[in-house]
Amino acid sequence: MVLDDLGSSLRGTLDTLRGKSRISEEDVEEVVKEIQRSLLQADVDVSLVMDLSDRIKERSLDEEPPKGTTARDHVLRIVYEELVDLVGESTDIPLEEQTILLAGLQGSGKTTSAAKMAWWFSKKGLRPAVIQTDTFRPGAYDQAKEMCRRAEVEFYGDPDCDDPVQIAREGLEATSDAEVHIVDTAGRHALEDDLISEIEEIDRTVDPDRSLLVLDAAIGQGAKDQASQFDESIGIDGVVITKLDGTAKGGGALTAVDQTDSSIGFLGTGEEVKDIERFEPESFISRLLGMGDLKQLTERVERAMEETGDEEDDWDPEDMLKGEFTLKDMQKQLEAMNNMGPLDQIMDMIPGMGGGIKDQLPDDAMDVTQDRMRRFEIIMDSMTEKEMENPRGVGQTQVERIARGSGCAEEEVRELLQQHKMMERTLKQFQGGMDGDMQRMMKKMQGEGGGGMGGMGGMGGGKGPFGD
Ligand SMILES: Nc1nc2c(ncn2[C@@H]2O[C@H](COP(=O)(O)OP(=O)(O)OP(=O)(O)O)[C@@H](O)[C@H]2O)c(=O)[nH]1
Repeated sequence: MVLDDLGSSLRGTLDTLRGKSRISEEDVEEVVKEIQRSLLQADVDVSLVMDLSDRIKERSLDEEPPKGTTARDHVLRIVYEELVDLVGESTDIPLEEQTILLAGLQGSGKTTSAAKMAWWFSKKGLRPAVIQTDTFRPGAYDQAKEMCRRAEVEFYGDPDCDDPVQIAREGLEATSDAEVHIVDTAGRHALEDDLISEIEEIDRTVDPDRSLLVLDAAIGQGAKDQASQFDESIGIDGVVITKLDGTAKGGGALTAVDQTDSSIGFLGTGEEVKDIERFEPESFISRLLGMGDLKQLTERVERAMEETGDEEDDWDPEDMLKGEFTLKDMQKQLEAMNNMGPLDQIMDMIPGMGGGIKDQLPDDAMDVTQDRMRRFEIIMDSMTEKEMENPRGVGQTQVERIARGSGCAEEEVRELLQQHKMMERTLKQFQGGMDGDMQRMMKKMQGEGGGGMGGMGGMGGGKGPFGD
């Protein structure tokens, strides 16, 4: 994916800042060099890279890190903010009636994106229609029709007509019931005059509310010229970057966005109609840097905390950090997790918890289903305070007693103890790998809800990029 190795190489460089509270000019140089290397390799325009690195350098040295922030945190935050700034805001796509015109070179992914976007709008509750005006490429009609069938959205095209402008006009009339019209246009191998004049005519006919340029992520510096020319002829409001699921570099597309002063609206991440994402700058860069999706995570945790409420008690998440992970902690975690949604998704959003670490966890760690949780809770209700505090001390006689008391099988009691051990082990790996944001987030949760840390500590592992 775009700039793929930026995250890992940058993390490596940032590791050299471990333990430092002040940052030197040489430190910043190193970090900046790494960023430059990755961005240039990913085909981002040189002058953009230089501007960005100058800003990172300047800010890292001039700005006073907030109290309690490590040098590493400080620099990472600036890098993050500057990268978010580089990719810019997401194109405004209001959920209302509108006409969208798609432009782009042949094979960039216009037809696929038209169907995907229509699917996306339909999921947002709007009624979309795709109008296919590509009379240039044989097969475009059938492809669009098939994709729209799969997306379960309305489609208009006319394989017997060779006038794209006429198709566009008739298409708008024929689909007048639709709320969102997506007009797909023909591409060419290269920018040619007849392509430009054709799209200008279609533009005048459909009078779109926004025109989006579809760019293949693999496009390099050529993106710049393309973007400028389409921008001059029909005005580009936003960009759709396709094929981000491949090995593409994507930097060219970023450059084009900057060049046309436009923004990114959607990302294409596969060949199926559902493989589309609305572009969210913060999430995009967080993932890029391997930081997990901090923003989404924080929001979700906060929501979960509100739902969990602050009924009790003397439970202290900080104790967990000190290594005392009791069954009470586990109970709290299970509750919070329950409120947060599927564990897999949560783990994807936790800094440093991307695929690798998650894959290393035993399958069982992910498999705390609601049903199992309920059984666990019933079992815990039959345990004494002392057993809850020190589950490792629970022997066979106690297992038998707890099983009898809770009406569960002995096997289930042992399963609970096993699950606790596993979570405790995972937590141990996690210790020390948490600093800055994570700790602050935990403190915040502790202060606001007292309710739990949303399953994070127990399931965490490895070092997030904020970890010192
Ligand atoms: N892997 C992957 N493939 C994609 C994506 N978007 C489009 N494709 C593929 O790219 C190829 C070209 O896509 P089209 O949608 O036909 O491109 P187009 O711009 O409409 O092409 P013309 O009509 O010839 O101008 C097709 O094989 C698509 O399946 C994507 O996000 N990921």
